[in-house]
Amino acid sequence: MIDRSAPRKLAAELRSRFEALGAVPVEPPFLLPADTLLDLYGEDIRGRAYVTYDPARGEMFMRPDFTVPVVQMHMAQGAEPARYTYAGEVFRRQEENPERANEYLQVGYEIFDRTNPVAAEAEVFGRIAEVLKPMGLRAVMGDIGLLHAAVQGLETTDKRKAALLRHIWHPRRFRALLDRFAGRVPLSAARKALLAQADPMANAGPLIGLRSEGEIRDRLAALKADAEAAPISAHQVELIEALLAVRETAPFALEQLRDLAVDMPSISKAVERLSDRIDALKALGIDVDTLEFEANYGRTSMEYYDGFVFGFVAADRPDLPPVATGGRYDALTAQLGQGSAIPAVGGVIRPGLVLDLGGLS
Ligand SMILES: N[C@@H](Cc1c[nH]c[nH+]1)C(=O)O
Repeated sequence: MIDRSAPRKLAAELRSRFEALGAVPVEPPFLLPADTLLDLYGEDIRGRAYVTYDPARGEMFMRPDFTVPVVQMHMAQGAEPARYTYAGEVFRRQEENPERANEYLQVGYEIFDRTNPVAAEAEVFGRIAEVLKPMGLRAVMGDIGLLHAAVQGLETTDKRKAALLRHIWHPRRFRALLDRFAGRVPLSAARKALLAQADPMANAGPLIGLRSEGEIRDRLAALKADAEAAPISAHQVELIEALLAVRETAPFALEQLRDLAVDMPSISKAVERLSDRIDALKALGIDVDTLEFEANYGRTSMEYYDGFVFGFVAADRPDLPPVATGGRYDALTAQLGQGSAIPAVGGVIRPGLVLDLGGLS
């Protein structure tokens, strides 16, 4: 039988620690309404949520994390600035990694504060680093905002940029799209033949699918426009590749990114923000000279991150998921804010993993 008492006790202790540091404890519901909240998680988590049906409330799902319900709660009734903490179970199906837990505890710390976002990022990271210090874990950080800015700066159509942005979370599809938009892979013969026809619908049989003629025509027009768009230049593709390959301790990563920003001015602001973040971490006593920065980090996790992301992992246990993770999710507050938004950042610790790895003393 799973021992629940030890992780539960540790979770309560950690939540008390965050409370003592000024965070307000919150208890979001276990069951969330699917129609308003499920899509906010993105494809991966959406596909792994336990969904059920309630005759009065419609489709519901078991919370796969706390961030979305906490944002919803804050946007509906929270005063600013706010710091929250919570402890409780989250639920995620694990078809691909059946050895991983499908329900486990998280203890979190979230900040909603518009005064100094970089300081808030350092605070979240610093609080979690402080708790996990006895474990000697490897900390990694990344920045989804850098990738966003790099894609936004490409000289290509807005449609192509939007497609690349959607696929930041699927590194292989992102790669394939980039290759296609750069003209590195030729159009298939079937696609060429289709687009060569004056009116591909002219000789089509009766409509038997779900899409209407109008929708099919829109799709054909979009394919045609894309086939006619100029390829993204090899130079710009190389810059994106160089950006994604940055993997260094923070000071060296910053140096490389500054070099890249000379040719990719769209990332300059995000690079300077990283520089400020590193200074803020240093001011909290974090050893930034050994802190790793990976531009690719966080591209397979929660799709609501849009800036700073981080994780703490056991270097000698690559089989285990990260002991702690977190990041910035400003856009999520806008999505749930009905017209208002606030910069927000947070992170969680998994007490069960802390104990599996020998605990905090
Ligand atoms: N909710 C995230 C962690 C997090 C909290 N705050 C920001 N990020 C997760 O479950 O992975």
